[in-house]
Amino acid sequence: MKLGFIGTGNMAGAIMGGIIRKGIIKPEEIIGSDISEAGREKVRELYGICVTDDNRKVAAESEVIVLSVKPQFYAEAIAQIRDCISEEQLVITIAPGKTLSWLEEQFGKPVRIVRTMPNTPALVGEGMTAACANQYVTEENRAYALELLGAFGKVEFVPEHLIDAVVAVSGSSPAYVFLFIEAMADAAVAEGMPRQQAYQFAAQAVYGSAKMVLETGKHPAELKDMVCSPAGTTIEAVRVLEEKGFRSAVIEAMKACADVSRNL
Ligand SMILES: NC(=O)C1=CN([C@@H]2O[C@H](COP(=O)(O)OP(=O)(O)OC[C@H]3O[C@@H](n4cnc5c(N)ncnc54)[C@H](OP(=O)(O)O)[C@@H]3O)[C@@H](O)[C@H]2O)C=CC1
Ligand SMILES: O=C(O)[C@@H]1CCC=N1
Repeated sequence: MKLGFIGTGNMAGAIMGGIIRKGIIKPEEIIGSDISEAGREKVRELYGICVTDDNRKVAAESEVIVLSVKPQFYAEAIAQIRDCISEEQLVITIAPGKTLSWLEEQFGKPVRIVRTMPNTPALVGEGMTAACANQYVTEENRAYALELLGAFGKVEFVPEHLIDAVVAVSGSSPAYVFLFIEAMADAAVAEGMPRQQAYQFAAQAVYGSAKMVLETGKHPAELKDMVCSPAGTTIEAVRVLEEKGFRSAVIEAMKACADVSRNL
């Protein structure tokens, strides 16, 4: 098998979906294990990958193993598989808080590890993933990791100390963005717009705005100013958002998020 997942939940599913959609690995070359039968069946039905309840089988048979259980189950999962992992295999982790040194300690032997922080937009090929690697990872491994992680969105290697910031800014942030879209749609519904149409308008506005930041290279404040006509509608909305502490709420929320990541 080329790629194995230990844990086939939300994030593993998003990664599989993104990779299969892109066609760089065939579904029959992917295997996933999960303690939950429902979890296994879901990805088998959705993506046509091989599934098992045996984590050790996945570890023994896969060239690259993605550890995709919750951080609380990392120690248990590593204890189960560590004697099946050879020096040639590559382990990719996706959990916040689980540092390279902690992971190396759990394996208790030289293992090639790429620690990453992906996000669920991977499912639609628009993920943002940060990665860092331990000393056993070769240049070839790094290139392969970039290709694999790049199959479902953007990917960048970063210094490990930035991973907690990445958790806040891209790992968890889709949840805040979905809240924002939901709130905007609710407000549009309150103004009389049908709900499905409201989601589409709100989501497309967020998508287009993000694209402007990425493609124009302009400062977000300049792009904001371009929307705010003097004495117009937008500046009034901005005034209320500032009054309600919108930006400081986002900053405080992300600080809390990064703190949890650091202390997991
Ligand atoms: N969801 C997201 O947006 C992101 C998640 N991550 C990280 O990805 C990892 C997975 O998160 P997520 O996909 O959301 O979690 P999920 O709970 O959706 O998926 C984890 C799966 O692993 C199963 N599981 C638990 N213990 C074991 C075990 N010992 N062996 C095999 N399978 C097991 C769980 O079963 P059961 O449900 O029965 O416990 C569940 O089906 C976490 O470390 C998370 O922090 C990273 C970035 C973004
Ligand atoms: O909520 C979590 O803990 C995970 C990590 C990043 C996104 N989801």
